Amino acid sequence: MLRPLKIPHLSARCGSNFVSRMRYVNRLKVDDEALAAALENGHMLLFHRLSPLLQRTPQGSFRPPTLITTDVQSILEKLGSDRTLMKKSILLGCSEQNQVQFCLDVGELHQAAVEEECGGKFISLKKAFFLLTGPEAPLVAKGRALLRWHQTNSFCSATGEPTQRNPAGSQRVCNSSGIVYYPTMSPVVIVLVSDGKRCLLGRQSSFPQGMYSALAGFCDMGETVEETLSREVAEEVGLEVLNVSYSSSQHWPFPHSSFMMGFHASVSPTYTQVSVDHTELEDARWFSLEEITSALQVKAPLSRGKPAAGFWLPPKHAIANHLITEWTHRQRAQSTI
Ligand SMILES: NC(=O)C1=CN([C@@H]2O[C@H](COP(=O)(O)OP(=O)(O)OC[C@H]3O[C@@H](n4cnc5c(N)ncnc54)[C@H](O)[C@@H]3O)[C@@H](O)[C@H]2O)C=CC1
Ligand SMILES: [Mg+2]
Repeated sequence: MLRPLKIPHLSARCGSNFVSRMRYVNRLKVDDEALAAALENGHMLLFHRLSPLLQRTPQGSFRPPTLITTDVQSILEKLGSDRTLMKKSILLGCSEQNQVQFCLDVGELHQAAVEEECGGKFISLKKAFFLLTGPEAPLVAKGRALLRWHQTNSFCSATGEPTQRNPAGSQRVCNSSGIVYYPTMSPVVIVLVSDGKRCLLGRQSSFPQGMYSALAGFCDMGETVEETLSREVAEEVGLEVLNVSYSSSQHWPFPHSSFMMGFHASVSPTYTQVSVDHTELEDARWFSLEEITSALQVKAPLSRGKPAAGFWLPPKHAIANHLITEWTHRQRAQSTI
């Protein structure tokens, strides 16, 4: 059961639970005493060598089990770990129910033993991302990205000396050079290109069989997102985009930690001939509204690890799915005008 944590004194003054929560989490990054108190009653997402622990619900969906940090502490001690492992917990945020959230990688413990004690399975993130349907997916992504960042930034790139993390896990410092390292993300542009009637989707050979997605690409140093977008579409499918409009953004844990900025763009209906760069994409094609509508209805495309037959789309919590869904709404709205 979740035990909601009382956020001290801020709510009355600020008058908004959201403001209180944001300020409280910000304070936890620098107030080590408050962080230790929050950890006592926190909610913990567990990972094993960066694979999240998931549990199957009675309805057949998957979610991370609700684990209270004190219960996790008892389990870890039962499995022979000392208190230092809990100190590796990383602050994730605070839920709308005022529950402070942490994550912890227990990769040094026996995987099956933790699974048995906690009731769940550690599932690789790639697979987990097709199983998670609830609002926990972004939190799992954030936990995985932060844990990986700490694992790969334990030495200063200037001095080669070990870096030290702060208790919240929001930064690392090289005591020798004084350099402070903060978690990083790579900016990526993702764009759904339309010719007015159809939308353009592509697939990389590494995608699960049958999955197509919106075009995406990393920003080069010095580029604006508009420049990245035009360059990526030109490089990957040989088209020039005309109008560009921003939609939304998301953090994405693949390949490591990306900041995805999502756009819609149009091409002239007279210049739609696709020329695919096969070093980047296996295929790219135009899809009609009918094809997209039926692909959006494919449920559990990777059920039991086997891809669904035919053509299907990234999961609901992927920004690609959001852009595609948005496009179908616009197309339907246009056809009723
Ligand atoms: N959330 C979503 O809905 C979607 C997310 N994506 C993500 O977008 C990312 C970018 O898409 P791609 O088409 O693969 O990019 P891309 O078209 O830029 O090609 C990838 C290549 O870019 C180079 N590259 C340049 N900067 C890089 C960096 N910071 N990190 C890694 N590689 C870098 C590498 O050579 C890499 O092989 C993918 O990693 C994928 O996970 C892609 C589609 C949907
Ligand atoms: Mg690409």
